[in-house]
Amino acid sequence: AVSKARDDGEMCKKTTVAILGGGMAGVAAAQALSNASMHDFVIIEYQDQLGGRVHHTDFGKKPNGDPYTVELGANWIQGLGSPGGPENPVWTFSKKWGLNNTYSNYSSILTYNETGYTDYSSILDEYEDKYNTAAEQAGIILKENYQDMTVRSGLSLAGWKPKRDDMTAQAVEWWEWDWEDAYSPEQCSLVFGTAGSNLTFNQFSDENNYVWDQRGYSRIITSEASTFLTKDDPRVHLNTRVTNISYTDSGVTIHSSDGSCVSAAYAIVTFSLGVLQSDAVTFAPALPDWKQTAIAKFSMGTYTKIFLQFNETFWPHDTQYFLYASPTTRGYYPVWQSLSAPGFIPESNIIFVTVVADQAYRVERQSDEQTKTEVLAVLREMFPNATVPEPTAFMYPRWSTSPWAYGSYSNWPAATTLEMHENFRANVGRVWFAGEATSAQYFGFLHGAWFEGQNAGEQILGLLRDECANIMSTADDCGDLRHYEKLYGSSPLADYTVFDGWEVSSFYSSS
Ligand SMILES: Cc1cc2nc3c(=O)[nH]c(=O)nc-3n(C[C@H](O)[C@H](O)[C@H](O)COP(=O)(O)OP(=O)(O)OC[C@H]3O[C@@H](n4cnc5c(N)ncnc54)[C@H](O)[C@@H]3O)c2cc1C
Repeated sequence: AVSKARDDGEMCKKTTVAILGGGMAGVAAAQALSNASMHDFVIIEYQDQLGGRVHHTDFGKKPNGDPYTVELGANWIQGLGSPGGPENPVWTFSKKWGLNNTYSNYSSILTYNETGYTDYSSILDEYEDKYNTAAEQAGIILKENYQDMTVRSGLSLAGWKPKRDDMTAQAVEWWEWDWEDAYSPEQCSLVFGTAGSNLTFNQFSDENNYVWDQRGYSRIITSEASTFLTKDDPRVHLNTRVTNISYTDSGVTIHSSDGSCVSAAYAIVTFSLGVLQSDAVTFAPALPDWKQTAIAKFSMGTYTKIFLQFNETFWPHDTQYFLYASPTTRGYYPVWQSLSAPGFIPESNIIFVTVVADQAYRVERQSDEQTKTEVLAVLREMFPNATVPEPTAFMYPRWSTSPWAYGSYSNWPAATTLEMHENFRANVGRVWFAGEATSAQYFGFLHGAWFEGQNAGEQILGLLRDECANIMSTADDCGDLRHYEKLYGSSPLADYTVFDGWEVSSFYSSS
């Protein structure tokens, strides 16, 4: 069906709900609509497939010459669920679709430095002890609405104070913190960083399963989609890059780079925080200040897996993880994972190493050859008694510059508030937002994207049917999500006195 768009008289395809982005959140939103027999929607997706940041690629060679499949994006099902307790929906889907995955055993770890194997695993226990103290403190801060602090401050108060030149402690800290959050403890909120891991690993369970399915992790997304979309469903517009979203009180018009447009009653934007921060998509009118501020407030991390295949497994066969402490640089090729370990893809001779944040940006900027030289030098330090050959395959993605993601997943810096996040999450009139980053409880995780997509779909259904479907709010304000026009710090102006260490006026005029 084609209708006349209200604004400029151009002909746009007309639909009720335009779902922008076909990752986990977009598919979840579409499913929520379909489940309620609302079939008039389109999904507009940049890439040539559904799945978004759940993204695999061919790598290396099997003995028969076919390539292996490795995951560039999401890799674990994080927090499975416990009997009688809530279950992570991603785990439910994995069981439903028979996804191949294996329990990640974080105790299956050997520790190294530049001289080779060096056992510093006792420092792992020491960190965990101190972290538990910091986590308890985070709970008190959250409950009492005290001032947030960085994870660094929280750890330090709990007695974890690694010296800058204590590289084994730095490596342990990286493995325990940066590896999950893709940011250093200095860059993370104690309250929300702790709450995030608590809500996933203490609510569901502390198990993480690593997905090595050769059909790809996105199989669960495409399989779920196939329950309500037909093959080549005309409502799915692949290879279509949205460039502009115009909205009024009566509808939303979406323009794409190929000149096509869609006019809808509602839109759900599921683009990553990185995409929203990059201005790759413009809004007309410009998003209100409260929304722009919230988009700028949160951070988009980068998590880069560097894959190597060799003609033999020269590292210990039965171990899943190898932690390397560089003598000079924190976060320099620290965590190595063997895919050759039992239960994964034995005989694959594939190992990969992960870097995040500045080290990820650094490897993104350099050539594959340079990076390969660096990682081989590290492997030769770790395994001085092995002959480390040239890899037969080598590859890594560049997430921070991928125009459909601009990073890996979101994070909360210290000193933000739930209200600020709600502003990131809230709809702007008929434009709704959903995805990993709009989840306060599960940001950074695939299940966060799922819950948020479902929620946005259900909220819009409520609006379409004039029913109060707002499961997150009270009956008084169902419909629109709450947002805050003004956000306040925790210190009212009256507090800015000498009694709070504020000795001079905050206000000087330039004249
Ligand atoms: C390296 C990495 C490792 C991760 N590891 C894990 C993990 O182990 N476990 C876990 O639970 N989570 C992990 N995650 C996070 C998880 O992948 C995300 O939370 C989830 O996939 C996000 O889904 P989404 O629908 O919110 O966003 P996306 O998957 O980003 O979906 C948004 C869609 O919008 C499309 N799009 C973007 N711009 C445009 C445009 N202009 N026009 C049209 N379409 C556009 C994109 O192509 C994409 O398909 C990881 C992510 C990365 C990148």
